[in-house]
Amino acid sequence: MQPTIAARTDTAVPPQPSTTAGSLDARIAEALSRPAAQQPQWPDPVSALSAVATLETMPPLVVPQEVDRLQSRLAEVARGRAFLLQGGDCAETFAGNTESHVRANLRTLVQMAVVLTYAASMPVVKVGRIAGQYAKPRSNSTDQLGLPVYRGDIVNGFDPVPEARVADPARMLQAYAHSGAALNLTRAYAGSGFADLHRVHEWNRDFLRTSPVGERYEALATEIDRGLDFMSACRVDHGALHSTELWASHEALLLEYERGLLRRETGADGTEKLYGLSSHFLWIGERTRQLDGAHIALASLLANPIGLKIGPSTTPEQAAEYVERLDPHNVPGRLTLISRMGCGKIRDVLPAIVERVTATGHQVVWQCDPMHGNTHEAASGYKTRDFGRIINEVEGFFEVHRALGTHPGGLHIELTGDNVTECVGGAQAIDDSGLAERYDTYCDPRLNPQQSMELAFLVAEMLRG
Ligand SMILES: O=C[C@H](O)[C@H](O)COP(=O)(O)O
Ligand SMILES: C=C(OP(=O)(O)O)C(=O)O
Ligand SMILES: [Mn+2]
Repeated sequence: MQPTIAARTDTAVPPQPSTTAGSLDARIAEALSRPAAQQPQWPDPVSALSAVATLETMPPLVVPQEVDRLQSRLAEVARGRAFLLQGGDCAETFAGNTESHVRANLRTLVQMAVVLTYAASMPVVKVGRIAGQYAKPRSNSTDQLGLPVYRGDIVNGFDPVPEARVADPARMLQAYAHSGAALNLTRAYAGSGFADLHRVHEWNRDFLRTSPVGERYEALATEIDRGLDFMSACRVDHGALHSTELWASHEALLLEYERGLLRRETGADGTEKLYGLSSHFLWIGERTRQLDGAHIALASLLANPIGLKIGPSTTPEQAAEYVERLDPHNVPGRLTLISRMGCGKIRDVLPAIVERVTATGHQVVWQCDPMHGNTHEAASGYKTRDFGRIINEVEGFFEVHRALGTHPGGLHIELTGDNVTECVGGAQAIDDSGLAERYDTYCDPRLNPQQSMELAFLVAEMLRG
């Protein structure tokens, strides 16, 4: 089923924000007038504006109160009292937005979270790359056939034919509808026993029974069994054992879409805040983090918690500047710095950045994305990632933070609950020749559920030192 919403046709050009100097409208207009990388060329810019106007009239996908609650949870992560687990597809797709796929991805996320909660003895804030992860930044603007590159379902089609690759603004409305459907299911699961602690632990037991590395983690699983038995014996039956909080996030890449879902809210103190209500948490990618570009400028105006990917070329001075711009009011957990350095570089590049940012006095969340700096092309031609290198980067992340006394606050993982063969290695020992079996991703290679759980147990060992 393809949810569709017709774009407005009554106005060719929607009303533009007024430009009173210093007003929020003026600041939004100024931010969006800056150079913006990785934006599509719409063949018909008027219909793109019309789609934005339609989005502006639609209900928001999330509400400010939810966003504020996530912000308070991330403040706890920044203070070292909680852990952030973020994960999901590299690229969500409209066709893949099915009950089974959404359910499998969320199931993997909550399974990992139970292991990490126990090992860290801390709440784990669970954030999906879900309900809006439809726009992709690309290395090249054309593919191997010379066609315009696929930029995610929100922009154009995956099929390697010229018609599919034309950027179509109506796709923004489809993305909105698909995101609403995924969020609806996510909220329903969060509150209705899907994430019941005993049930999730049983799923983890199933994983250990069938995994070649199950025995290694048996002791940890038995400790969790005992903890659960102890709570039952004490008749602990708190609602938190049966439900959970699940948050949504995506890369704030496509500026027209994000602009269409900006909303203002006046707080109890009378100040007006600007929210990006396309999702709870929005991040800026490695390819769009130009300090004077539109993405940074727009994110700096938002009340949402913001993530920023920082690759190996990031300097300590740049990092300090990002922190000043993206956390202007010095709010703990407002900014998550997501390092994605590659396993060969993290130990050299991250320490000076952490020291410089710490010296600014801002309390950020430090999160490790061990996926994007460890991508290579297999001999078979598939884009892949090696499980061992992914783990190596996470180990480097823990080593750096332990040495500096800062909190290794979280993980950012591309994963799926479907049984794909996209990353090599892990206990299943997927090799180059096995990649072809089920290589389903539309963009980057994801960990499958076995690899994701194996990573969670390995990180559990790291968390316990
Ligand atoms: O998700 C991340 C990027 O979009 C991706 O790594 C870029 O991939 P490409 O190099 O195939 O364009
Ligand atoms: C594009 C992504 O990452 P990065 O910006 O770090 O390359 C991503 O998270 O899919
Ligand atoms: Mn990716």
